[in-house]
Amino acid sequence: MTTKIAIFGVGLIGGSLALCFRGKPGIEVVGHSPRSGSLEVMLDRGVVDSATLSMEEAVRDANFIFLCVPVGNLEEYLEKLYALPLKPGCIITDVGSTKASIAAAAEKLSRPDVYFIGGHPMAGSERSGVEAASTLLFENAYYVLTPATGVPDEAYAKLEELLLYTRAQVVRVNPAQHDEIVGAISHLPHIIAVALVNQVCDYNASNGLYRTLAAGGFRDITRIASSDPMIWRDILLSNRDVVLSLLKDWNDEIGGFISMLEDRNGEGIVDSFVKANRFRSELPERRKGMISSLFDLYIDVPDHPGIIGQITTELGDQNINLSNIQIIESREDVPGLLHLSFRQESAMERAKEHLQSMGYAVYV
Ligand SMILES: NC(=O)c1ccc[n+]([C@@H]2O[C@H](COP(=O)([O-])OP(=O)(O)OC[C@H]3O[C@@H](n4cnc5c(N)ncnc54)[C@H](O)[C@@H]3O)[C@@H](O)[C@H]2O)c1
Ligand SMILES: O=C(O)C(=O)C[C@]1(C(=O)O)C=C[C@@H](O)C=C1
Repeated sequence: MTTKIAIFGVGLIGGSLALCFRGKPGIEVVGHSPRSGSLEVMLDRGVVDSATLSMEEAVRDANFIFLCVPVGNLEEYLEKLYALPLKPGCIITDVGSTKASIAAAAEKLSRPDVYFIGGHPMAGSERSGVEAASTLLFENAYYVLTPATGVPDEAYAKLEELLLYTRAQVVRVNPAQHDEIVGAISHLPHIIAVALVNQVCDYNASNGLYRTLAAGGFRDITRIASSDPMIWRDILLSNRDVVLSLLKDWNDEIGGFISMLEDRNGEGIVDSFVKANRFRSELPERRKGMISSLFDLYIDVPDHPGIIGQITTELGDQNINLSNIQIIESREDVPGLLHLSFRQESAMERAKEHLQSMGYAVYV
């Protein structure tokens, strides 16, 4: 018997889910888009078995429906779906970064023959579109499902079983609590990153040295400022009340630093860093979507042809598996920085020792 999965919005998240499910025993993945150009892209990229412009065709006999469109379009899609003939027992889920509004919409629409279970994989990227989709995106990440009244445990069990293909760990969190927590650990950080980049961008307008000198610290804290503007407009507007309250607390937090500097309160500054350091070191071990997906090394390398080949061959000879490689040319007229990523910490440690023994300057 075939398990049919329909995916609406085959972008970063929808495409990554499709890649996790496609080709698994008895599974058929259908992608939907209102634009014919997008159908070609998802088929060319090989993330779906078939693709269609028709919602009706996508959901016909579907066992699972994943809504992976921007948060601002979720409710409209849910309404359209509920008006279509659906397979009895069909499970509809979404991946939206906020959960309270879609949970409320689903409760209002409720239909006895189908089940809505809100979902949110706590993994992602500043990149978007199906081109950025990856089977590994959700590995070891948490995947939130929101409890809803009237949805039987068997429906949760079926969805959880399917989600095993993502290798994520499912947790159940109430929608309102989800939005408060994710507001603090995801939405607020995105705003802070964007505000910081824009502050520096304005300084840079009168002195280009700001951009030239921007180094590791600035890059580390601002990666997420490159996230998709429309996706984030929808998320922030959907979680507006929570985010407004968090921004007020953020003002207090920054106010604390202003006071400590005005008062030359060195002890207070040290205490703040010690507190932050302690909490950060207690975060879940390098989980995807939480802190870092990979174990990274940075190496100063001379800018000459063949250097990447030389290093990858060296690591290959040592049986060290590399997961990703990238040259960062952030500085003009000086050697580049080679960025190596590993899936295992032990591989990173072995690579570090070996490259150091060859005389390279290696940074973790
Ligand atoms: N980016 C992340 O890190 C992340 C992580 C977890 C959850 N999410 C959530 O996943 C959802 C998708 O985000 P994404 O990052 O995959 O974005 P994306 O831009 O990569 O994908 C969105 C997809 O929806 C399609 N789309 C856009 N507007 C549409 C519309 N009006 N009608 C139909 N299709 C439309 C796009 O063509 C694209 O295929 C959002 O709800 C987002 O909140 C994002
Ligand atoms: O890693 C990133 O780039 C992300 O922004 C992922 C991230 C997050 O803030 O942690 C972004 C939005 C999601 O809803 C979940 C995860």
